Amino acid sequence: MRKTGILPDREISALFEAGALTTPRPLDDGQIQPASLDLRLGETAYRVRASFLPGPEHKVADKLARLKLHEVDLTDGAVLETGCVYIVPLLERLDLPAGVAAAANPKSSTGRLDIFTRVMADHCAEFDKIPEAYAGPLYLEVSPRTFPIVARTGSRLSQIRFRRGKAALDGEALLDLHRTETLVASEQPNVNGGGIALSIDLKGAAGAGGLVGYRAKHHTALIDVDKRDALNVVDYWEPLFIRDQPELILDPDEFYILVSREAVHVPPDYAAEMTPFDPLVGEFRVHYAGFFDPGFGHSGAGGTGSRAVLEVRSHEVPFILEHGQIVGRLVYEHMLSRPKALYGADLGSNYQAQGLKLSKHFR
Ligand SMILES: Nc1ccn([C@H]2C[C@H](O)[C@@H](COP(=O)(O)OP(=O)(O)OP(=O)(O)O)O2)c(=O)n1
Repeated sequence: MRKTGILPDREISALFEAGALTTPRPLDDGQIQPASLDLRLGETAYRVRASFLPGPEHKVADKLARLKLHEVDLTDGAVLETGCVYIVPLLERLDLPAGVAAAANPKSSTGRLDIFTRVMADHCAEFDKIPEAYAGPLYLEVSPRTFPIVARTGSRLSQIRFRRGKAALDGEALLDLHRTETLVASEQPNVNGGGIALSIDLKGAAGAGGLVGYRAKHHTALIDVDKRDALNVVDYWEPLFIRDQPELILDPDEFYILVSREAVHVPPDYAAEMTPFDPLVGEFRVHYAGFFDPGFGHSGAGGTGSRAVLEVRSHEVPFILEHGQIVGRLVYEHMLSRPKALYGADLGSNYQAQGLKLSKHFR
């Protein structure tokens, strides 16, 4: 076993058994993923006036007591409205061993619904980063941006990864791995700053009738975050078709689901994370960075040809996005050891071998 890396499923179970991860009720089926743990909402959502960070001097609960406007009981499910900020204590609590830190991220399904989420810990000065040996509660900031949602105690909107030491591959190691494993199917891989570029597909897949993406509708009905295959696409999304030019004008502050031109591959001994591309190239960006599981796009796990789904927004000004334009980068990290299960069929995963794909809530 390596000395540094991302903790795989069996090490996450070991954290639970050792009391480094505690919950008031047993973990749910499938909550432990190959390289992450899904975090569950607790019993109350606190509507707050504005987002905040506790900072080194404070616990989240202290600031919450001052800033909360209203309490929403989540035990039987409740509506969380667009444009509002809620803070929800999570069921999972940490008492991490020395040398183990953690990072959180919205689940892919959460990002695809444009639900903004970030994890907070006591005394933290940054969102989504949990320092080494942290002992204390976790909270989720939730702000639905486009669709009003129904969520409840136990809903899983975000996930956490545990890391021992430095796990990321540098530029050289990344290129070496790409040469042997083809991480991103592109004739000219663009590796820069330890990340490998992902670009937009605006030509559409063969047989897709020119469909290249979706733009979210406004003033829609609710979305229950726990119901799969429940909704009609056209009630929530406007399909986008390309005719002559493979380009798309992004309207400021509209939310788009697009797909990467490149197929993506995460070999079993690695995990990846998408980071937004440098905003200096324009005021548009992938809005929700995401975790990519070990085995995603891996042929041995039924994933050949899997694309990355890209949630894109333009800010300030309309922006013309062209086919092949870079929008994000994948950073790869070592797993501490190979996970017991890989992303794919065994886990009932939703997005293996996907092309342009909305969240699992749509039929
Ligand atoms: N912007 C992103 C982020 C992730 N993914 C892919 C890679 C991940 O391995 C996969 C699943 O991601 P999550 O575990 O975050 O998603 P869910 O938990 O919502 O889905 P599943 O139930 O399939 O695990 O989606 C993607 O295509 N585009």
